[in-house]
Amino acid sequence: MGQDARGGRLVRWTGSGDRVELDVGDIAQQVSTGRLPDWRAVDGLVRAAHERYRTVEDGEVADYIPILAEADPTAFGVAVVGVYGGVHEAGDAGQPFSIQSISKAFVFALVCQELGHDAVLERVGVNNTGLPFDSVIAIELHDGHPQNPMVNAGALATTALVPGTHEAERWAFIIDGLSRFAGRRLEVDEVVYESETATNQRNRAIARLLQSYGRIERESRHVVDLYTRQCSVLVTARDLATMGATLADGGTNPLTGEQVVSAEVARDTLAALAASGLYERSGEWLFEIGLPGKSGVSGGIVTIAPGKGGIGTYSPRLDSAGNSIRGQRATAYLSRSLGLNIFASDVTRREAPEGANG
Ligand SMILES: NC(=O)CC[C@H](N)C(=O)O
Repeated sequence: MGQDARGGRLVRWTGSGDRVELDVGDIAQQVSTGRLPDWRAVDGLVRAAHERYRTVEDGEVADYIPILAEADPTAFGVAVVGVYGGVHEAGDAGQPFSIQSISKAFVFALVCQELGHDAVLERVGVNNTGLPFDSVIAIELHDGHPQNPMVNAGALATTALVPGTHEAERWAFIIDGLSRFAGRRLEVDEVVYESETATNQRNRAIARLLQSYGRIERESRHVVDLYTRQCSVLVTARDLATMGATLADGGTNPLTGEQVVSAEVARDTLAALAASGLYERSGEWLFEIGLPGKSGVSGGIVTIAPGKGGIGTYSPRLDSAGNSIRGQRATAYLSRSLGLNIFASDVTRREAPEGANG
């Protein structure tokens, strides 16, 4: 995908090399009616978000999965992909890292697509636990019912619903689906997978607990293995922005044109993210940023501006809930400066970006 503005036309090339011409007047019309932010300004703002927060050194790199402790704490990438297909990036936006918990959002969407809204609501739930992502207490407090798909209990319950007659088929469902969201073939980092497999006793305990309550009908160790694999898939900040843009675009990947999930599933996934995407900090996140998002312990965050685009960030230093600190700040800056907050009126949308968190 490339793009170039010539005269009144914006020329784009799709991933398959097709040339597409858009009328700049049409884009300006869409911007003025609020359907798109002013994408011409996005390149500069993405660079500014990177520049502004790249020296922030608060937070710690996750180390409960041993290999994650080896991540470069200075790495920082920011990317935005618009629903019209523009790609804007700064810093280490092309650096691969394991997707970790961010996979939960997309596997949830893929499973919803298969099983439907009601079945998933019944089996997994969509309420915030108010507790850390790997909480066992949250399960006990609710009679063994997982509360939402964005923390480990609900994510394991979701992965247990992945269709297939054997493990290889179930894995193909996940990796093919995640790849369609990213618009390119994704792969597992086997070193991350081995490292987490050797140390994921807690997830095994959560899955067994769910199994004991009859909430997981399959053999729990197979479910944990599939879940650990999905968390070990390598992505970049650019991939996350594309995956987010696909949810923003009603389930259609703006770079490949493929309908990955239905518009209804994209909508429902965003609602679940708004409630729980940043674990017990989801309320603060929504208050500051006003957009559905999902974080992972390797330092990625995906954020979705419905109807507008996706934001992907990568920076491994985390707050105590497991959310990337620079990623949160850069995303807050972009949300403010692009006027993306879904709760904003036309008056508050014009707020100065300097008001961004930090
Ligand atoms: N919050 C996360 O990113 C957790 C993902 C990690 N694979 C785990 O299950 O512990």
